[in-house]
Amino acid sequence: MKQFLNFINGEFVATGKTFENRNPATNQVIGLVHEAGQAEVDAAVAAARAALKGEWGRMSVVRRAELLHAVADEINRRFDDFLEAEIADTGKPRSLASHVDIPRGAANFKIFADIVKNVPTESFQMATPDGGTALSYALRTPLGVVGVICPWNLPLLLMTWKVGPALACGNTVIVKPSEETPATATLLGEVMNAVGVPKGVYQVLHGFGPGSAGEFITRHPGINGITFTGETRTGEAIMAAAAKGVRPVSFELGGKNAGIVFADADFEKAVAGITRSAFENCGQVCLGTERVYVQRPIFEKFVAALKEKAEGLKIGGPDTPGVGIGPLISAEHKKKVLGYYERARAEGATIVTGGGEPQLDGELAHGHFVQPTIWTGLPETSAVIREEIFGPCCHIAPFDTEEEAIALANDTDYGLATTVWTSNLETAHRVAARIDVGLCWINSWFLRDLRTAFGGAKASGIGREGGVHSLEFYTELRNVMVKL
Ligand SMILES: NC(=O)C1=CN([C@@H]2O[C@H](COP(=O)(O)OP(=O)(O)OC[C@H]3O[C@@H](n4cnc5c(N)ncnc54)[C@H](O)[C@@H]3O)[C@@H](O)[C@H]2O)C=CC1
Ligand SMILES: O=C(O)/C=C/C=C(\O)C(=O)O
Repeated sequence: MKQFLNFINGEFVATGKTFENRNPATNQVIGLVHEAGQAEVDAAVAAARAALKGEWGRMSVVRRAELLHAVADEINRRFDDFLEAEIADTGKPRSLASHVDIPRGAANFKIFADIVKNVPTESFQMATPDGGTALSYALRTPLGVVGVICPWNLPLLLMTWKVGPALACGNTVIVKPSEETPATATLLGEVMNAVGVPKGVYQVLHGFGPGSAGEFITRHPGINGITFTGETRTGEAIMAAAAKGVRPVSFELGGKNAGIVFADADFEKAVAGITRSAFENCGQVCLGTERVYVQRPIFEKFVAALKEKAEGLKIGGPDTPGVGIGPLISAEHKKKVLGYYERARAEGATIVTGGGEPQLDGELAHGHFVQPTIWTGLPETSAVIREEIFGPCCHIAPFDTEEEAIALANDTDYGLATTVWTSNLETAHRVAARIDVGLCWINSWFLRDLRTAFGGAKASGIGREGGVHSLEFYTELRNVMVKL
């Protein structure tokens, strides 16, 4: 049986205390994960602090950037290993993992290796009261040891989105992958050793949240900052842990994102775009659209077209020919999503399509599959419309005016992303300026430029990562004032 070991100070470490890792498409056990306890967390923190004082801490930015490029190249060289690991952990379609997850894993190292070499810091010259001058300039220094707490929906992509800039800035990292998806973070340990990243710079500890590695890492006084992607309530718990020692956090949390489709939108493109934003990765994307608002003249036609698209998505395992929808991550998550399906039914929703479980054959019969689901007719107060479901589902409601669409989209505790579909540029810019979100896509969705600010407003997060914004979190700025 495959063993997923912790990666501490350049070595793979067993703890003997294991839990099962299952393939969500078949529910078969694919390996045993070695859970880290307080002793392993202490050891990792000590190694990370030692690395900061050693070769890594003294390394030039140029050499660090070279190493990170080598990491990206090695991920690409071992592309198939990462692909198989990600697919086994998540059950997602092979085409999705090979086009999105793994390439972004490599790109996340390259982009920040380049940014850190090329972004200047500020400098000011000023007159002094004695008639002379003074020069100020800023130095960037690493934050220190960064705790990286990761979710399971895009495991390699989201983990490297944090590890890439953290290492580029000269920090050391301790990664806690989700208990559901331990594989690619562990594999990355092999990559780090292969390209010569010094021991203690990148470390991986497996386990759960409360009472396990997640809590032990976030509470540890030797951790200087915490970056986290996941559920808003988990963010609250981590923030409480980080309060001790006043340690900074960067959070990308949940969403209940709106899609707004104006009657003048390119109809086919809007339908295709909302199909992706609602159903890609089986709806397990924090940027996904669970609330769709469509202008009344095209409402019925849009609902019918989205229904046809949803029903055309083939449900299956990673290698099912033509697969469009894979499984949910776990039996527990399936129960949660089906709970919302039941709730929608009980609250009197019109079920346009789906609403239950598909019947699959063979080993896939045991996988965590649900049908892509579309509802209409629920009041905006419904929990189905207010709470993040994180499944392949959306509610569609009509609107009449731009003002109404903006009010509906903003009527949520969350503020992560929105996608707006219109052929009128003035409408697009006006709406983008008034939606309370960190990310607004016009006539597109999940189109990413890694130099841009990424993150959420309201309950969807704290801070921004991406481009120079990542440098703001992963470094301390020191101002040096020189009297000339
Ligand atoms: N990107 C996103 O917005 C994501 C949202 N979710 C939402 O969260 C729900 C629950 O999924 P989970 O995987 O349980 O998300 P979660 O937020 O509980 O877990 C994410 C990570 O945080 C760790 N963690 C949990 N509690 C912690 C604590 N107190 N201290 C330190 N680390 C802790 C977990 O072990 C995991 O590595 C999903 O149903 C979905 O609605 C889940 C994954 C990603
Ligand atoms: O960084 C990206 O491109 C994607 C981020 C997606 C999430 O944060 C998520 O789904 O949790």
